[in-house]
Amino acid sequence: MEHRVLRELVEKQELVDTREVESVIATLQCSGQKEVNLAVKNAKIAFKSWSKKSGMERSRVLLEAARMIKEQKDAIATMETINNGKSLFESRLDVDTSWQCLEYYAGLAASMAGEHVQLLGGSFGYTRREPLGVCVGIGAWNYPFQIACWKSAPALACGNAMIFKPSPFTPVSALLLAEIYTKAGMPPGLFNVVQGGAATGQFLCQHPDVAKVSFTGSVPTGTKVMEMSAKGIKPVTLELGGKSPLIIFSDCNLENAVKGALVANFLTQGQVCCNGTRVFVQKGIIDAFTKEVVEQTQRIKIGDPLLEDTRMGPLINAPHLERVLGFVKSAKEQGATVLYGGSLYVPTDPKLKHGYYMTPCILTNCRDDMTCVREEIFGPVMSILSFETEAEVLERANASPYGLAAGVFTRDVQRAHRVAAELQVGTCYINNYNVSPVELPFGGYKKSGFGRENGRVTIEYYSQLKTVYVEMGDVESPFENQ
Ligand SMILES: NC(=O)C1=CN([C@@H]2O[C@H](COP(=O)(O)OP(=O)(O)OC[C@H]3O[C@@H](n4cnc5c(N)ncnc54)[C@H](O)[C@@H]3O)[C@@H](O)[C@H]2O)C=CC1
Ligand SMILES: C[N+](C)(C)CCCC(=O)O
Repeated sequence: MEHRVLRELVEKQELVDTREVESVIATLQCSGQKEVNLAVKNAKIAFKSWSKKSGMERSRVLLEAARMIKEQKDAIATMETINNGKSLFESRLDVDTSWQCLEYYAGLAASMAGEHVQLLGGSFGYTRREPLGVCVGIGAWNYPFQIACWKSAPALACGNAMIFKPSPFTPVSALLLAEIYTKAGMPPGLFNVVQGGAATGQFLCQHPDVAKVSFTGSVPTGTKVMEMSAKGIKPVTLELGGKSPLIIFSDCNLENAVKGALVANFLTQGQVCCNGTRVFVQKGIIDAFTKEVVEQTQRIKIGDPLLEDTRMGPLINAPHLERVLGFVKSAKEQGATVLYGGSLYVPTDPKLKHGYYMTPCILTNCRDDMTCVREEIFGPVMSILSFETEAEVLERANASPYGLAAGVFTRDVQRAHRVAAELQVGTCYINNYNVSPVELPFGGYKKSGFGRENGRVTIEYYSQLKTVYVEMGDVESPFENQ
């Protein structure tokens, strides 16, 4: 069972089943203008029949797809780990939030409805919530399967078609989703995967028959996607980067705060957009907190991500590893103390010795003006900062161009909600971090983007509202009997 999907892909997609470090796992062709045009053409045809189905009918297909994902959980998770490098343990969690997303939007598909408004003289109006048409999803490499599901499930539930482009660093797992959708009963071409990098992404954003673009990635690329979409007056959803604050007050449950700080920094080797990398700790507990954080970080098992007990695999590629290590170097140069980690890691297993591993890093003596505190590192690097008062920490936490997420650990209920209200972010976690139930909207403030994924509200980002006026009397014309 475990490698059935992998084997199928080996046959169909020239995927090479090998676990050797630095070996090629797949050779896929980039889609050019011709392939993008073809995908859009087929998506338009599929859209015609899919958009005419009732919400209940669409719901059944999504539920079947969710069931198949659940059934193939281990195979998909294995593939995701080979695709991305994150531990199998985490890939399984990602597969769970993926099928849950399909189930959630299957549940909402039949509830898409407008309203009826009574008007003067018996006339009335009503609104219809209609799909947009062919939507494009462009994904980042850190949560490849999950991103494909988080974008496609609401889009398809609303009656749209979707063309999805995964990151060229992680091209494989979105193909599994396409296969599952087709087997579950979606018309061919309704969910189409095109492969490639910037050029393919541009063809998609610029295509006149594309109605909407939902993008997950960096701020500079998000800016380009928005510019291209603006030329075609296309709505966009932008899920961009972050430099999120995690605020730990001295009245917190310290054990939970320490666990929360690790979850906020080290999932997927720290390559998570909403990570709470600026860890503000109130002066009274900073020594106890730091000691415990270092102890727990030292215990994180780094190595072969396909092993059951591994919790940290390699980073995505060599240039990115170098970039992350560069941030640690500049932090030291700017006066921060590397309390633990932050260096290249060579696993004992000889087959992994060229892997892109590093030890998770704890930086202390950080100042707000340091590069490691201002810029998104997108790696396992936690910066610990000390604070004294609530007002002070709120000002410092909000002094960032980003606004994706934040966390607050405290036992004071009023303070927790006061702080949550003041933070300029799209998601605020109280006494936890990086939990992402699909029922809750997720997205950014400020330069972290706009639009939301997950939650009921996302239906609005994948549909448009039509108003229908119905006259029950006669037309009163100002041009009559002049
Ligand atoms: N807010 C969120 O939900 C998330 C945000 N991110 C952010 O993404 C970044 C890391 O991901 P990367 O894949 O390196 O980002 P990236 O911006 O380099 O690439 C993202 C996607 O855009 C495509 N692309 C590149 N140039 C394009 C262009 N000119 N037109 C259209 N598409 C283009 C890429 O091929 C890829 O599929 C980080 O900054 C991170 O914070 C990552 C995951 C989640
Ligand atoms: C699942 N979660 C909350 C850890 C991360 C989701 C956003 C991302 O793709 O980085």
